[in-house]
Amino acid sequence: MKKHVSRSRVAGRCRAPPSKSYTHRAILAAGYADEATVEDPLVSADTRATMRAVSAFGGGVDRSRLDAGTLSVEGFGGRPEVPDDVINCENSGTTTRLVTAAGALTDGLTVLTGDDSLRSRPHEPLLDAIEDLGGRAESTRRNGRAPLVVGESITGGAVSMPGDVSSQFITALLMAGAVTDEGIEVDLETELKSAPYVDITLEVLEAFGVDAEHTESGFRVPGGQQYAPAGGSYAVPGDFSSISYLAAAGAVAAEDGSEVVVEGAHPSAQGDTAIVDILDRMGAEISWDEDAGELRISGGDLSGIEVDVGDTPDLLPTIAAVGAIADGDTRIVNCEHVRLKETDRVSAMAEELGKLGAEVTEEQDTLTVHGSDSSLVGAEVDGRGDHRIAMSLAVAGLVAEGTTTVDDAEHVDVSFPDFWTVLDDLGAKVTNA
Ligand SMILES: O=C(O)C1=C[C@@H](OP(=O)(O)O)[C@@H](O)[C@H](O)C1
Ligand SMILES: C=C(OP(=O)(O)O)C(=O)O
Repeated sequence: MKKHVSRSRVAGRCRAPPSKSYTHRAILAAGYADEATVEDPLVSADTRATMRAVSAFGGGVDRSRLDAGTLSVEGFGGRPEVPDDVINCENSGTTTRLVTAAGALTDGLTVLTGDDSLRSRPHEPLLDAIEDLGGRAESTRRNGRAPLVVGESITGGAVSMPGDVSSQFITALLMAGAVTDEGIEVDLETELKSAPYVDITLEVLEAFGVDAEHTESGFRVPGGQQYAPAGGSYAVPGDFSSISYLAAAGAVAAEDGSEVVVEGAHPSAQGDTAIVDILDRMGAEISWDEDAGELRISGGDLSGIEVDVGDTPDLLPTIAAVGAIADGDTRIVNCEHVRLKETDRVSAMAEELGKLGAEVTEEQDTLTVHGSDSSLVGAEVDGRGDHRIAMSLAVAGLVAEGTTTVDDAEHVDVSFPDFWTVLDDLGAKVTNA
């Protein structure tokens, strides 16, 4: 599906979708429990994959009260059953990693696969860790990529792994480790990238009554624990990666004298709350009422800055798009791990912003966008089957002269299914191609 985005102004109130990261964890944690409800979950292509996995392990997910914002999960009580069939994680790296470790708890084998993008992403450090813990974990093509086969009842222990491929490996082992006999300790061999995502995990584990902690060289979760959220339910906060597109839209295209107001922006462990500070440093008028969960953004004279995305990989496409509109250079550093996502987002943003007329320099670990406040010209750009590329290019399209056509526009369903409607409601000129 293609969407046309024409140069337009935005203003008004909108609501952040619920967090994808918290929703995945809450659904799987509810699966590890006897039962739990998840309040205000994100229902998207990726989180549906995690729901299917919980069902495949013998749990049940009841969506009948979703209109009231409630998902009821009947858990598998810490003992995932051997699935009847292959688990298709589609486009979701989080599902794949978290479910791989859960599958290693079964006393048979679990088979995981996904779409073309997912089957190109690396899982080797997690597979090696599971084998070191005495389980079986193989890539059918012996290249560390899905399809994966895992199982044979790991009981816990100590492992070491690199920290710079994906933090999701640690999340996966902490969540599964809590229900093993011995618990799991993970030592990191290299600096941890995407570290705030492990903090999100620790926050969700705590809410489900599970102890886990940082150690000097990594993380540890004691075994023999039971998942049970206080009061039987867990509420998901708004998603700051999704908020980044709305805030960026306000920064680059809010009407003079008006603003974009984003509701549902409550503080949490999300590293991507950094978008508030980043846009502020670039010169946007932005204020965050943390108690009210309200973010207000209006334009300003934007100029380029340096941003380290070691902790916040998912912000790279947004920052690159705003950087193309700001004056001067925006240097996005420490970004090599952003090449391991749904697509290589460093190259993707360099090439797609280039089609709109931006000058971009790509190095292995740095992306420099040589911005100019009025030089973008509408063109057909490729969302590359990647929700974040599509949404960021839409932000650039608000400012580019004429009309920008975003291909693969339907992929927003992965994390922000209502994205195009919300953008349209804010006054952006969005039409179906
Ligand atoms: O755990 C999570 O919810 C996520 C962790 C990050 O991935 P990596 O840890 O692989 O960088 C992030 O990019 C992804 O969108 C969501
Ligand atoms: C990389 C992402 O997610 P995942 O790793 O779950 O595919 C993302 O949402 O940007």
